[in-house]
Amino acid sequence: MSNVEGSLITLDRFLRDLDAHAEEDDPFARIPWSNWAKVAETNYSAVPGGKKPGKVPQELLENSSAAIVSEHLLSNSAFHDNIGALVTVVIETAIASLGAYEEQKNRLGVMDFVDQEIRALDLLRTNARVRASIASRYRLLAVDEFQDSSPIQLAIFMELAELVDEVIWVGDRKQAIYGFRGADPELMNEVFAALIDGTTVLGSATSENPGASWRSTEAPLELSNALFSQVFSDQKEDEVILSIPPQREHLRSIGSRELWVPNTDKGKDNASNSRIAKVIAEGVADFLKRSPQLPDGEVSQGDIAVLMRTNSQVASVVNELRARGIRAVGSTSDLLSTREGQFVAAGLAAVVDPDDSVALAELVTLMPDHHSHHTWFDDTARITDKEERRAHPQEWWNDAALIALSELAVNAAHHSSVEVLLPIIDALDLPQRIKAWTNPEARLATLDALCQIAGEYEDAAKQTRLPVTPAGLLDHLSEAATAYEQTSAHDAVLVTTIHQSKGLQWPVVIVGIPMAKDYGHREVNVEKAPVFDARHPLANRSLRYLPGVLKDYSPLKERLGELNVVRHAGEAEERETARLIYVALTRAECHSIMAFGDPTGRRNVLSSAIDDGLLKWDLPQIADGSLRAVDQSGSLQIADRRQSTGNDTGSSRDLPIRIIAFPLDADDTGTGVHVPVAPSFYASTDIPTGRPTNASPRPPARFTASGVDSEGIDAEVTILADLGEPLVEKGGKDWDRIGDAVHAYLGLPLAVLPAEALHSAAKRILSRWDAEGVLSAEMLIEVGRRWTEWIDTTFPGAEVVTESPIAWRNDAGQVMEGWIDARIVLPTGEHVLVDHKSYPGADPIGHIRENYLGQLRVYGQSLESATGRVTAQTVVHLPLLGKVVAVLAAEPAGQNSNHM
Ligand SMILES: Nc1ncnc2c1ncn2[C@@H]1O[C@H](COP(=O)(O)OP(=O)(O)OP(=O)(O)O)[C@@H](O)[C@H]1O
Repeated sequence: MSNVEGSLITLDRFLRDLDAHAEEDDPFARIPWSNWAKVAETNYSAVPGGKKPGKVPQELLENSSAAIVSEHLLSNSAFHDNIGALVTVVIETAIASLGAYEEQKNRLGVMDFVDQEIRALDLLRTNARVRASIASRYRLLAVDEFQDSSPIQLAIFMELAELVDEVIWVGDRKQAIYGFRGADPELMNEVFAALIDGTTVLGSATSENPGASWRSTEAPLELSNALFSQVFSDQKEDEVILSIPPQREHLRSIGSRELWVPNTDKGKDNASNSRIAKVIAEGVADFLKRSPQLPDGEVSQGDIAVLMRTNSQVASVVNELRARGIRAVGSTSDLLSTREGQFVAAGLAAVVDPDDSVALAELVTLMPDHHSHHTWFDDTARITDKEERRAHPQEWWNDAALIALSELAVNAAHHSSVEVLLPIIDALDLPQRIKAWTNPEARLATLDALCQIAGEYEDAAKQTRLPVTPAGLLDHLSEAATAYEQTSAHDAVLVTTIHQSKGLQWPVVIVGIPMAKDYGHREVNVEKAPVFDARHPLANRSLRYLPGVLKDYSPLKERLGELNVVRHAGEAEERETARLIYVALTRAECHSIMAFGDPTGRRNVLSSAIDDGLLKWDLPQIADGSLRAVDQSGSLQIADRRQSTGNDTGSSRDLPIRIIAFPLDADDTGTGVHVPVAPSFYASTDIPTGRPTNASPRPPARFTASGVDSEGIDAEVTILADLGEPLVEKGGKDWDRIGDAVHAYLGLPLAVLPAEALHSAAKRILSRWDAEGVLSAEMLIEVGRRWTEWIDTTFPGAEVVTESPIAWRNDAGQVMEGWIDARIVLPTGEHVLVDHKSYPGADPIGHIRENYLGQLRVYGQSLESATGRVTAQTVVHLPLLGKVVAVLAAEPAGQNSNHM
């Protein structure tokens, strides 16, 4: 009776929900399609207080409402209209977004990775100079990981291949694992075949099969040979099977292969990912205890790599390992959520802006030695006057604990980012504080990582020519440090994804082979061209979008499954999974271990992709569920898929392997293996606190030439040449932009570009710098014409090198990095140093004397030290005034020259 009542409650609630969507003129119009799917499949989930309808009501429903709805649902015209509208809106949104993205890139003058590829391909196809330059410079093209090329990359390689004498393609089609990001393994298969058959424009190729593994010893090699000769049963056996070369014969017998499983499937499919992570962590602890051997001694934690399919599996393995006291790296972590990270971030924020009261409050809370540590909140809250309360945090700066930091705050802007981070760490006494906290080594590593990120920020800023500032660093840290991936640590197990393991190898490799999961059909599909044309890689391809609606409705699933495009995508995905596991299981040098989340490997991704019967084994005898069970001489049965059809199917080959079943509740029962953590060496070192900061401020570590003062430098500045009438009358707002446009144009190889290219470049530059209001393309072209003509007549036979990067360290140890606008290299090898200035005013000589002598001297000194030769002459080109000015130092600047 209670069952009937429960079913009624559930069904009643369902009906009431339907009614809630009803509208007067059309009661069904707003009912979600998923509700109809529920009716069609009698899939009513229990509501609070109710039950899932039982057998009797189910039968009744199946023959009534379910039968009616399921008959009409998929052919319902309103359903079709809805899906049609959805497809249209998605495609139109995609087109509009791509257009907006393109516009935004153009506005910013930036390109993304694909733009680089497309433009490179375009240059290779259309630009004779580019082709000639590559043809004259390179003889050999070598392409590694060829199987992972995208169609555009392939087209680029084909163009390059035509320009060189010899091409070597290195690839392994068993290792194509980038289908998801645009590589097309099937296509590459065809290209391989076409190259070997000689049916491409490139003539014919010879192929070589390495046949030997210089990586693995016998135990791992036999495992991958036996397994993958069956997985890739459609390829010739000699393309799959590798042997040990004679040179490695002495290493043959070192190593082992193992199979690790949980001894229970408790939690069923949903818990399989957590079971596999636990199995691996238990397995590693157990493995290390058994003192396994490598050619040069015993395995240590740092010799082990664990390869997982997804990032979240990586994270759970790292957690499980760490929970067992095993050092592990691999997953991303938030450095700023650690105590030392909070210290650094708050310290930096306070240095960047000493009025940042949030940062100050954070520091006070973090520092037990700050006099306001316990009272700051109450103190602040007690103040009633708003202004007074706002000013109050400034007093916190006066505490002894923050003195060193406050000194830093005064001249932080002078320092590069790493140079500001280290003193902050010191000023906060972090090395000393950390000693008293848990896990000091790991915390030191956090500080190192933060410095590393600061260094990366600096490099990136330099490449994009953006200024490096403490505020910029703070911004960067709050992004990069929150998802930091530690890739190396002393003697730690590396946990990473299989995709990342490509091309790498480790002495011990553990591969987590997860359970297959049904993600439904692939929604976005690329339909290939019927015939691939390497010169037009994207021709005749089309997109098919199949929205993921009613994903759980089986009749729809079945119907979609009948579509060729869905079937092909599913098969392609399975083949890629097999290749992914191949990559993983060929990374081991000596010890190769497969781990599964289910005791019998039920529904693992490899078997699911190939053949449900691919892998079988007998579980070792499990006497007590809380103990690990081992079968030293277990056997892995691998289905024989190479026998000719018609023979008895189902035969298999046996491969000896050690099989271990691990209990998973080890933590609760206390039988878990715990690797003891060594006492911290760092904690017992003696680091003084409150070290005095440098009393006398040092000069900034870096400087820019344009920031160097001209005062006190004497030079003779004279008009050297008049190139023509001034092109502008006076300057204006945002003149920097005008200067940038002129510089950009003069940076082009003006002497060799045809008139048409100069014209379009001039127009593009003006529009990019928004300089069309002041300059015209004709004016820029005139600037260029006058300049090249002057060089030609004044320095016949000279070569002009534009935008030379230059770096120089002065006597005070300060580093300058910058660009020299142009060097005119005379036939004698001497240099004329050129700086373009877009000064539009009436007193060029006075302006140069006042503003640029310092900068020109630095450029002169750095050029002399880079070339080892005296600079022949220093000139300032004033393109908008139509003048060239010579600058001659009144006193020697470099060691032996009186030029700038
Ligand atoms: N001729 C050789 N003599 C000695 N060692 C070699 C030789 N060739 C390769 N090795 C070593 O064998 C290992 C594997 O080589 P390598 O990584 O080049 O192989 P690969 O074909 O790229 O492998 P995969 O494609 O599976 O990643 C490396 O440690 C390498 O140093």
